Amino acid sequence: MDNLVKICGLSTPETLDAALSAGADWVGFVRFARSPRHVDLDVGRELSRQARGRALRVVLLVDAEDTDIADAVEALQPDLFQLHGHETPERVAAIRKAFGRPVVKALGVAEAPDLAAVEAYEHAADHLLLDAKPPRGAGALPGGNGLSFDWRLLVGLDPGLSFMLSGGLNPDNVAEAIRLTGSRAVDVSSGVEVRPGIKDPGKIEAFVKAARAAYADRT
Ligand SMILES: O=C(O)c1ccccc1NCC(=O)[C@H](O)[C@H](O)COP(=O)(O)O
Repeated sequence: MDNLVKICGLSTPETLDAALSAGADWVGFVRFARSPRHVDLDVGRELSRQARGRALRVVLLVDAEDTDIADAVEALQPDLFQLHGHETPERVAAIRKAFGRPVVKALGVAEAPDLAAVEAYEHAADHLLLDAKPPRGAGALPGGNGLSFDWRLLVGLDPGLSFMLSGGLNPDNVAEAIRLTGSRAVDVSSGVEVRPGIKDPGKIEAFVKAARAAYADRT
């Protein structure tokens, strides 16, 4: 992953088009029924077709059974999986092997000890997504909460696999996040929305531009 921008939680052709036109490298489709960004298999199939060849397609799953993964693969033909549940390293490795796609494992970060989990996934996942921990309590979503964590925790981090920075990023703070952490990949969902699940094409474009400018400044 190098100078990569991912727009996550896309659920309409119009906002997917905004992400693709802005030059997003990866686009994410959420398969989690409680999410305002959830796409059913028919909608996911169409969106995935629209993105094919223009960006890599990532399907987000949460502690999914093999049958659900197989359904998502058949309909969306994803290029990668992003796993947002309590998947162990063994489960991540098993999904990668069984479905023949690279896996991004999301890890929640609130304080330094949370980064100890990074090592456990070194040989199981292909990439990590370092995200804010979800809020506690019934009904909280495992991701897409628009919360950030203390980016200083990542300064000097050198995991054995590439990582993507996520959690509470938006067009106004992504440049500072890239500058501070040195991250080579960023991911956003809530920060380019007007309300949960409703993406804003203008914010998507502004986010991609701001991230690209920050990457360029660094080289
Ligand atoms: O977006 C959701 O609703 C969601 C539901 C279940 C699991 C993961 C989910 N989203 C993950 C993401 O979209 C992002 O990759 C990440 O959590 C950052 O989100 P945000 O802070 O909103 O930018």
